[in-house]
Amino acid sequence: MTTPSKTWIADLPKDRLIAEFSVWSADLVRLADDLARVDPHVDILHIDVADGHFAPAMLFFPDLVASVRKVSARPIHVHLMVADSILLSQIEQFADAGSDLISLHVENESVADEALDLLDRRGVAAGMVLKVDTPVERVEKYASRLSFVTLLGTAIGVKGQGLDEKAGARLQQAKQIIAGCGAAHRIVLAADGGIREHTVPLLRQSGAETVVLGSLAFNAPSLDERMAWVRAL
Ligand SMILES: O=C(CO)[C@@H](O)[C@H](O)COP(=O)(O)O
Repeated sequence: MTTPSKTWIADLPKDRLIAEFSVWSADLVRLADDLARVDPHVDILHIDVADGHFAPAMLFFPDLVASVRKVSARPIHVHLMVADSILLSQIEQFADAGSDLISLHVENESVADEALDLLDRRGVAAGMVLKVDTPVERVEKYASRLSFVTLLGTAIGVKGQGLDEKAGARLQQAKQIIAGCGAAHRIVLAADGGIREHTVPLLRQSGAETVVLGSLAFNAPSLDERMAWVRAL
């Protein structure tokens, strides 16, 4: 499969929610089939990476990204939840595997500037993610270097949780930071975690341009109906 052009972020929809599908919630035993099933609805594939230390889960690896790259032409967003000590080598490996966008954490503070420089050199779009209790203003100093800002709405690296009650206000704050950072390029605001039928309207109204869809999409009784609903919000 060919990789998306460098302008893919600017070309993402502006008049509806961008659909970012979380591979963690796919049928992992029949992954290629499940990705083919959802593909017509996918704007971005989201692949979580966790080292069991920075985040409690152990998740995904570069060879999986390279395999997904072979069966999908959709942009791949890798969300790194890894310790500072291994962040730069993980960026190299996931860039080699064909990632289009790699997000590190604002909490990776000791290596964050170096990581953003590395992503720039590698020609991979850069994103940053904030844990649910991290002050939103901590992204301000990085914002103009980013293409994506993602706010977690739940504890890091755990599926199936409810949305934190501060999520809407935090998105509004992030939206203001993005608007005021002076970047000439597009910076997409994303919500990840706690994405449920009753939370997506609030997240959308609070400024989320994309939501990371897990079980809400993969386990929908009718994916066509669920995604028509998402796109109409
Ligand atoms: O990272 C996350 C959750 O933090 C997502 O990427 C999961 O895939 C969400 O799964 P569900 O909770 O929606 O089933």
